[in-house]
Amino acid sequence: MLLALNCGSSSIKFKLFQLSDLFVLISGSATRVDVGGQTPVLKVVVHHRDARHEECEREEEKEHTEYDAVFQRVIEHIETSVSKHFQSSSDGSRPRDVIKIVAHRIVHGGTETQPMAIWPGHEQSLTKLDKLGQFAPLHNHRAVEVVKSCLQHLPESRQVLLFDTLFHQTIQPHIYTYPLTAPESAPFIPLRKYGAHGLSYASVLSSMSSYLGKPASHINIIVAHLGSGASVCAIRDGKSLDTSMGLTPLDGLPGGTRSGSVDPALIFHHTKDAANDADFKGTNLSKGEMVLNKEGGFQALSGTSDFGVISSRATSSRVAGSEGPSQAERDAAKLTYDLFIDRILNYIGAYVFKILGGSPSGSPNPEGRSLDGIVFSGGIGEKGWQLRQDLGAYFAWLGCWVDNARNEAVGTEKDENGKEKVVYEISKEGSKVKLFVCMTDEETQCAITAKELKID
Ligand SMILES: Nc1ncnc2c1ncn2[C@@H]1O[C@H](COP(=O)(O)OP(=O)(O)O)[C@@H](O)[C@H]1O
Ligand SMILES: CC(=O)OP(=O)(O)O
Ligand SMILES: [Mg+2]
Repeated sequence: MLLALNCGSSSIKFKLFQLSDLFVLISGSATRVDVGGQTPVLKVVVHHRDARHEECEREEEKEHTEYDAVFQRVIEHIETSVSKHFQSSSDGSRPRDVIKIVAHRIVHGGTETQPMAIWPGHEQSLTKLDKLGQFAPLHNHRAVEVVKSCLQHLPESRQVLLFDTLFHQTIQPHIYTYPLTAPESAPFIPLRKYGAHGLSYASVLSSMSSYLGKPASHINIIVAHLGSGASVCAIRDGKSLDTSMGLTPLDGLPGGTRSGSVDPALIFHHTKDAANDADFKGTNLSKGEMVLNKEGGFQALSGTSDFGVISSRATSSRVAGSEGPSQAERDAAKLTYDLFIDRILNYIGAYVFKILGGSPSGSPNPEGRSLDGIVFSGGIGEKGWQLRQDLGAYFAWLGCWVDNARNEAVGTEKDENGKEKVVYEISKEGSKVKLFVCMTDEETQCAITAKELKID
């Protein structure tokens, strides 16, 4: 079996696959992990070959809310489900021994240009990836701890590390360069744009290629991956042309607790001792970086990092005498909601020009490209119908309108094989530029890539 693990900033998502055909046996997630005193929720779904039998468990984790503790509970749940559903009682092996490959999503790979395999006794690369945590403070250290935990608890398995940053290797120097003199002392990695969410973009590209019936190398799309961490990517001819995250996943859009792009001078005025060291869970980080990563974003503006709550507060009208959000909460939510739309437009707007606009010589759209669509994905992009509708209103000048019925049906349909539908078109019939929602699947992307590496 192959286990894919996706350690996000607010979640641990996982899928256990049959190695031979990558059939998903168990899928699930722990959400609201390590987010501002909230109680994580664990969900495990067991899938059977006849597609009719699915089991679902939900569990509030009140006691062990730290990332490591939640991961241990995830492994225990997977083991319980494996032994209950997929192992015969005569089989003497432990459930965890049937897992032969663990494919890990690692956000920052620094200068790595290939995925990496790690096995017991060869852990030295993990030290480097852990050190890269200073460039992905909400991700790398936690993911490296999870790899170590797998090395210890799943000794029969090979660990395969897949980096988000690999997808963005096609970004050109004039786009990835920051206009500054060389740093005073040699940094750990070159200070340039690396981007993130690459496994999600690869997954969306592959799904859009199947949906549109075109090879990935002919696809031109703008993808907005909107989750606890949010970014936008311009994909031209199937390659990352530009993306909103930079040296670190802090750049670009705001997120659950991240400020996103602010004037770089701001932090020295906002946090007096910004350059001092912050004590941040195993990662070498300055106080300024800690504030921008953990004390910003939706949480800072609205008091909650849950964009579902923010959307409903922002768009609800208060009924006199009723319970529900106060006027102050609704005002804060409205500001957050409008600000998020504004920042998303900064990137979608720019990327329409970058994909369709002229070459450096000035001739307009010389290769005759067209935009295959603007695609929403990630927790907010997939579930936030209201946000998609309100964003869509800005696209009318492109000859593009959201179809409200299609938009509200997202997430409710099955495909011809009885599986959850992956791509939904949400624009009105006849729109010149199409709008889509694509259910990203970073875990399957990890599994496919790890299996292709043919590691035995
Ligand atoms: N119904 C909803 N509408 C809008 N946003 C939602 C809804 N439900 C959940 N979300 C948002 O999705 C986010 C999680 O997105 P996801 O991509 O799964 O997170 P992560 O960045 O941890 O991978 C939550 O933090 C929440 O803000
Ligand atoms: C890079 C990033 O922010 O990832 P996530 O959205 O999964 O936290
Ligand atoms: Mg994520």
